[in-house]
Amino acid sequence: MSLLSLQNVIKKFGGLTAVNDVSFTVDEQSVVGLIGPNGAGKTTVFNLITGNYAPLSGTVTFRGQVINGQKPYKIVQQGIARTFQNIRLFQQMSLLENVLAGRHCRMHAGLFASMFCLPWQQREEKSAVERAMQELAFVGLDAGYDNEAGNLSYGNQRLLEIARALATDPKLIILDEPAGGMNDQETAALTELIAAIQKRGITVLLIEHDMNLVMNICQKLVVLEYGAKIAEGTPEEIKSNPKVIEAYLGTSDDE
Ligand SMILES: Nc1ncnc2c1ncn2[C@@H]1O[C@H](COP(=O)(O)OP(=O)(O)OP(=O)(O)O)[C@@H](O)[C@H]1O
Repeated sequence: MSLLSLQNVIKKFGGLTAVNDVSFTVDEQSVVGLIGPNGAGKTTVFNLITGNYAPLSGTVTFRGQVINGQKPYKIVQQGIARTFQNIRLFQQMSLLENVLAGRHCRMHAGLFASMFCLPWQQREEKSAVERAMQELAFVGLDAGYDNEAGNLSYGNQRLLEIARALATDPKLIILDEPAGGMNDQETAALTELIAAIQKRGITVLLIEHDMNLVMNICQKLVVLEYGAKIAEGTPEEIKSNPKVIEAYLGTSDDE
């Protein structure tokens, strides 16, 4: 059954059609890759799913509900979390505080409860810290939980973003170029981490330029070019699709 579905989605920036009548589905507990050359519209599609943009037309359906037009925080509450191509962490805050920031969308305490340190609020805070530490351990960053996020390597900052997204309790996690800036060893570890996320029952949608990673981990690929979907299928099907070869290499002709 599909968890997420885009139907005929269009997004324009002035005269530029960044996403042109795109439709695809993401099955529950699958890993799906959205690929395509630079400027193909991949990040714009992500922004349409997460509520950062509203489509000009078309629908985005998540767990049977149309979600387009809703505010990003509402979409997070419904179970979609994301990471960003340009890392967006609180650089001066600790690793733990960054992950706790993700957890806050699941907490109930308001100003009143916090000011008066009500017992249920303290319990909620304690369990949020425990959960944040679990997510840090899951991505392998728990040892340095008190360090400043800004001191982490680029690759580890990407892992911290994943931990923060996981702390929101997502059904779907959307990763925008998770291997960007990672070395081969870090990318191999990321591949295992994505498999572990899937094992937890969380569906993964990712944009990635590292074709090895995409081919290894994804059950389905959706290919965009100039805002339009040009192909969809298993990694094997996509590898040998002439339209895809042409989009990436400029020609499908071997000669
Ligand atoms: N906020 C914006 N305002 C105007 N044009 C935009 C905006 N965001 C994206 N675009 C344009 O829309 C097109 C699609 O951009 P998008 O970032 O979605 O592509 P992409 O496939 O994610 O590219 P990359 O792989 O380089 O990140 C590009 O031509 C881009 O310049």
